[in-house]
Formats: sequence, structure tokens, C-alpha cells
Amino acid sequence: MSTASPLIIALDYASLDAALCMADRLDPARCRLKVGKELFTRSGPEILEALHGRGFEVFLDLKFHDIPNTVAGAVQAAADQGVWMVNVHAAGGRRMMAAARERLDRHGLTTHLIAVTVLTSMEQADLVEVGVSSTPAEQVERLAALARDSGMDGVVCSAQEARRLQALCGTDFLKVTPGIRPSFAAAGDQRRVMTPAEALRAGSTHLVVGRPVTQAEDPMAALTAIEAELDAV
Ligand SMILES: O=c1ccn([C@@H]2O[C@H](COP(=O)(O)O)[C@@H](O)[C@H]2O)c(=O)[nH]1
Repeated sequence: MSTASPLIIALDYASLDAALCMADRLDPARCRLKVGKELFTRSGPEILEALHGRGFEVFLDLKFHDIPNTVAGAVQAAADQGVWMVNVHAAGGRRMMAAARERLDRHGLTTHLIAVTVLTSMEQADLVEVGVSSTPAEQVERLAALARDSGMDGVVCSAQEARRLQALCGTDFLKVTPGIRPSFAAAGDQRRVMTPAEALRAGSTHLVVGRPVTQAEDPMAALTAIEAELDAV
């Protein structure tokens, strides 16, 4: 089932059972689901089948980053399993992203292909340590332009960069934004954060929310509060 909701709930769980326990409380008409490294490494493709069987569209967030041939094969493997969205690291470069794009197109696979720019857990000091002297915003813009030119459907960025990317890459270019923190939630390891309403106003096309819902005392109440905040935008 496809949904008009911009919400993507991150199922960051250590087991298939725990993830499905949460999925069974959610509704594919209200959100999409994200499967990341921990859950996929534990459960394998079985989690994708289980979530698809429950009617959810799934973002497989494995952030592929390798040589072009390897990434193209991995992206095809994800798309062959019917995921709605898959991602690579933009830092893998133009030839890597273009190879992934070409592979999906050659096989008629319509899975959304997006690229991670700068992780939302990173701030200026983290970039300096890995040899990047630009600000996070400048680096996101550079990588987003490269991703667009390499055939990506959009990027993962923080909502703080969404408005600028809308101007740079257009409204159809997907801006998938983790680091979403409602007023009631702790930032934790995230650094470039925004509330759900601010993110939507700034031009985020999809909002990734994990712990503010999954670790809430009452996850359904937390989700409903976020939806109410978005409805008011
Ligand atoms: O830059 C990025 C890229 C991916 N993520 C992922 O999103 C969720 C966020 O979860 P929260 O619990 O809401 O912080 C998580 O699965 C990350 O792996 C990201 O946060 N930032």
C-alpha cells in the first residue's frame, strides 16, 4: 500500500520479532518503515518479506559505499526484493552512483535511489576530523549536486539543509531527513535536528523518525502527536 504520509518510522531493533511487534502496531496507511543495518544484519531478507506482507513500503537503509560494480549489484539485489527505496553514500562518487542508477534502469527497476550526504549525527568538528573543511551545509550542497548530476532521485540530509536543497535541486528531488526531534524527545547522538513541523515547512519530502516513537513510553501516542503536529502545518 502507498501512503501520502511523509513519515518513515525507523525500525532499529535487534530482532525480527521485536521489529514485527512494532510493525503490527503501525498502519501502512499512516507511515512507511525503514530497515537499517542492525535489523537487516540480524534478520536478513525475511524482514522485508514480513513487512511487505503486512502492506508496508520499505526503505532499505544500508547506505552502500563500495566500488561501482559492487554497489550496482547490491542496489539491484535490494530492488529485486521489492523495496520502495534504497540508498548509497554520495561520498562514493559519481561513477559509483551512476553505476547504481544504470543498473536499476537497465532492469526496469523503479525503486527510489537516493544518496546520503552528511550524516545527521555529524557537526562541523566531525567533518574537520575527516579532512573536510567546509561547513556541514556546504558539504551537503556539494554532495547533493553531485548526487543529482549522477542520476539520484534525492538525498538523505538534515532538515536544516532542506530549504536550500529545494532551491538548488527542485521540489521533485527527494529530501529524506532523519534527525527529526519532536519537542518531547531527546536529541541523543543526533546533531543537526529539527522538529517534524519545522522539517516539513523547510521542504523535507520524507521525515525519518526512530527513537522518538520506538523508544517512547507510549509509541502510538508519540506517533499521533507527531501526526497532529504535521497536520497543523
Ligand atoms: O544521516 C543519517 C542517515 C540515516 N539515519 C538513520 O535514521 C534513523 C534515525 O533514528 P532516530 O532514532 O530518530 O535518531 C536511524 O535509523 C539512523 O540510522 C540518520 O539518523 N542520519
